[in-house]
Amino acid sequence: MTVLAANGLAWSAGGVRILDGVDVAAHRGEVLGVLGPNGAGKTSLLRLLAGLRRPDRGTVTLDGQPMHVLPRRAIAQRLAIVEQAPEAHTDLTVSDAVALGRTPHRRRFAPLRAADHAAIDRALDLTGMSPYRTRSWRTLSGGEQQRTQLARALAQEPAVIVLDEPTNHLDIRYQLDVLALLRRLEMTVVTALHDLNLAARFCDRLAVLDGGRVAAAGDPDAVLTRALIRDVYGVDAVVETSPHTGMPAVTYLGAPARAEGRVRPLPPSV
Ligand SMILES: Nc1ncnc2c1ncn2[C@@H]1O[C@H](COP(=O)(O)OP(=O)(O)OP(=O)(O)O)[C@@H](O)[C@H]1O
Repeated sequence: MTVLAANGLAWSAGGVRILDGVDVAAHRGEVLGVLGPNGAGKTSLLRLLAGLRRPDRGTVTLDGQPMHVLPRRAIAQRLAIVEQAPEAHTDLTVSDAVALGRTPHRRRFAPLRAADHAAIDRALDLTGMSPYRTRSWRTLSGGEQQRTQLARALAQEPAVIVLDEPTNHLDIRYQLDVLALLRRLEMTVVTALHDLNLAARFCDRLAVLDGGRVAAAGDPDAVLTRALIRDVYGVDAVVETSPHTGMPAVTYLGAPARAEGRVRPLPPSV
């Protein structure tokens, strides 16, 4: 069942058409990866999907209801967004920053209740941020700030979570942890990702944007092809099934007319 959908979205900024005729749908409980090169329109699409912007044309629906008729608070009770540039919670502790996630569920100025504390504790625990709860936000590393932002969104207890490159500041261990966590959650997840291998491994379905349009959408096996990677990213790559994970694994061979990485001569047995 479709939870969050974009239908025929068009959006322009500065007189330039950024998104054009975009259809995407996230089904209940799945992880939908949004891929595409720099400037393809991923962030713009996610902000429209989260109701932070109104499209020029087309509609976004949340549980079948047009987003633009829903009050902000009603949206925030059901949908959380983790944006790429973390908001600066300069004077807050980690715990206070995560508590902001409870705002849509509380009356103004009401003290935190047991259910709020339980949601905050759970979110800190899931993101590995419990040991940092009394730390000041401004003393955190980029990765710790990113995990705190995720904890804030989880404390919101939404049905849908929209994330803009949630792993870009994380070391590989936390990248794997966060993506595994997103899979485990009983939530619908829409996430922009740059790493094609991680996207193939952790997403149920992918939508690839190119120049503000959907270039391909569907199962990772069907979407991540050599032709797609060449056409959309301008990179030659081979896509194989990993013998370790059974998922598509991408090896980049090179980008024409750009500096090439090192390629180690393969031993004769390979
Ligand atoms: N407010 C704006 N005014 C003018 N141009 C904008 C605005 N917002 C986005 N753009 C342009 O729209 C295009 C898509 O931007 P967007 O941030 O959605 O891409 P993206 O796929 O998220 O890119 P990246 O991978 O680099 O984060 C870019 O060319 C960007 O410069």
